[in-house]
Amino acid sequence: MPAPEEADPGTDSVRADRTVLDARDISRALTRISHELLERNKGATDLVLLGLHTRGVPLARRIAERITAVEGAPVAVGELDVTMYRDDLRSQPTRRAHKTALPPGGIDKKVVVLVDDVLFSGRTIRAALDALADLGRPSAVRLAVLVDRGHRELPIRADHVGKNLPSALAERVSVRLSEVDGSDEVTIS
Ligand SMILES: O=P(O)(O)OC[C@H]1O[C@H](OP(=O)(O)OP(=O)(O)O)[C@H](O)[C@@H]1O
Ligand SMILES: O=c1cc[nH]c(=O)[nH]1
Repeated sequence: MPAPEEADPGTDSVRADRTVLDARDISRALTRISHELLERNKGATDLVLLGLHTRGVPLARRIAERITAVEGAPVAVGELDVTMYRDDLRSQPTRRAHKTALPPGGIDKKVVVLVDDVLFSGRTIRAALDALADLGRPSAVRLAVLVDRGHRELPIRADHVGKNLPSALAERVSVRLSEVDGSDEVTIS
């Protein structure tokens, strides 16, 4: 009989997803990122948080709530759709487009923080940078992600990371958020 901690190859293929962050872990990671952003930016002035669809949008709003609570003043937050800027449009033409909504002050001369749930190949962020270039000229663009799972295909890195999660290429990291999925959890399968 194998010891409990030993992997049983017979059950590996049917093993359920493994939870890597629960709701409290996600909350703590977002709180830390919010403080990091404030420290790096020396406050929330000229800061614009842009969430990438789908789950980057609620994450950006959660970070904005935390920053507002600390600073006592609202921070600009919006949402960015990168669908038309993707480099896989030909191979995956059926992606659903979302809306882009910038805060009233726009992004010119602002420090824009792109917010997404997972950083993997970096291609979504590449598309986001192209989308931004059509919308204005920020003074700086930074990247905050809940999970960095590695396997970059482009020279892109995150400035603020909730959790670095080494993963096999064939694995899938799934972020679930209450606003979209009914509960908060990050799993790897
Ligand atoms: O670094 P990359 O290789 O681009 O992968 C990361 C992107 O993949 C996921 O989005 P997905 O395209 O699955 O769409 P969704 O957010 O609407 O689920 C995730 O939300 C990131 O945006
Ligand atoms: O594992 C992955 C890869 C890309 N995007 C995700 O959300 N998860």
